Amino acid sequence: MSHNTDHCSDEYETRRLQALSDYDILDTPEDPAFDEIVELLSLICETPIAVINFIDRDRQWFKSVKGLNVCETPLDVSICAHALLKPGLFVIPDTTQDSRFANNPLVTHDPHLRFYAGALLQSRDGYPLGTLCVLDYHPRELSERQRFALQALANQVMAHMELIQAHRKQTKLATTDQLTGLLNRRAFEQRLDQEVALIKRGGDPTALMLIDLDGFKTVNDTLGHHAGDQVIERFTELCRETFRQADVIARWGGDEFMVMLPKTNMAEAQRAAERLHQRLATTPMLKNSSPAFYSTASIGVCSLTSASNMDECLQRSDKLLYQAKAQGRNRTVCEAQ
Ligand SMILES: Nc1nc2c(ncn2[C@@H]2O[C@H](COP(=O)(O)OP(=O)(O)OP(=O)(O)O)[C@@H](O)[C@H]2O)c(=O)[nH]1
Repeated sequence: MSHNTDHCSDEYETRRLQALSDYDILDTPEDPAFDEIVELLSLICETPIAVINFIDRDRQWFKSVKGLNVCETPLDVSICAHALLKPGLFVIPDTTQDSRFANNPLVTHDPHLRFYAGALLQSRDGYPLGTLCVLDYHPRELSERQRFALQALANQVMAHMELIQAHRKQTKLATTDQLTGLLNRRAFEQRLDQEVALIKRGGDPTALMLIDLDGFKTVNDTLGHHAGDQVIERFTELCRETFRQADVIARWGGDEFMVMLPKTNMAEAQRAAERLHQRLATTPMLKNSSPAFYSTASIGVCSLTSASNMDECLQRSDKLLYQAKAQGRNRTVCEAQ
């Protein structure tokens, strides 16, 4: 065996699975770019079956498949899992003549696979993630040209995966706030725009909540900018714990946060705001601070209905927040119904 024991270790497998997970490819929908590669490979290699698959923790998952009616199989019947153990092409001219596969149910029973050739799909740091492979129902070989095509197209699969990953990273950078990981203002406005369109087509009202930490400037001025950042991060966690999965939280800027609560009336939104006040009252915001440091927040809540205009609604929430500040802070002011 040419693979070393290091490649079989749990630690290596954990890192390999992490590399696979970083590409976010598992269980994604069909992609014509991958389907065309598989189609082309099957043409060039003259095989009825061609597949792009990835080896997950306990299954092999097919990103694109021609000639087989499966989308995943358990790992113990996977031929590709063996291909991952060695660099280079993995070719089995006749599965019935190979002790590793002669008793494999995919060989002994339907679909009676006899020939396999696979090229590794490797991450940038060299982790084997899966294979691009061809299969046939008869024993055979690949020509030199076909081998070249198999490897070249495997490289193209990975190049496409890298592009998708880079695009996803760019989008994330452009839409999230760096400190908190929340949506930034621009991304939130886009999301809100879609919500307004839904409501105009007859959806339930959505509550819009603008939250501003009280006296935050003093935190920065007395405890330092780093402490201020810690408070913002802790506050983000409290928001995540307080609001529902379907609610959308954004960092609006500085110490201001905006929350969109779909299908939520004023009374329900007010209860959510009260929960947040409660959490703030009982949660120390700074680690290693003695005495414990607590924050409060002021909140303005308005309702987005089919009659609303988005900008006008954002302005209303700002006015309501201003009222909460003017009335003494640490409170919520909801729009009159
Ligand atoms: N540490 C930290 N401070 C920030 C960040 N973004 C904005 N700030 C500061 O947040 C403060 C916002 O203060 P304000 O909202 O004007 O005032 P406030 O002290 O909260 O007062 P009220 O809102 O009236 O209760 C400013 O001092 C900003 O410099 C950040 O990312 N980290």
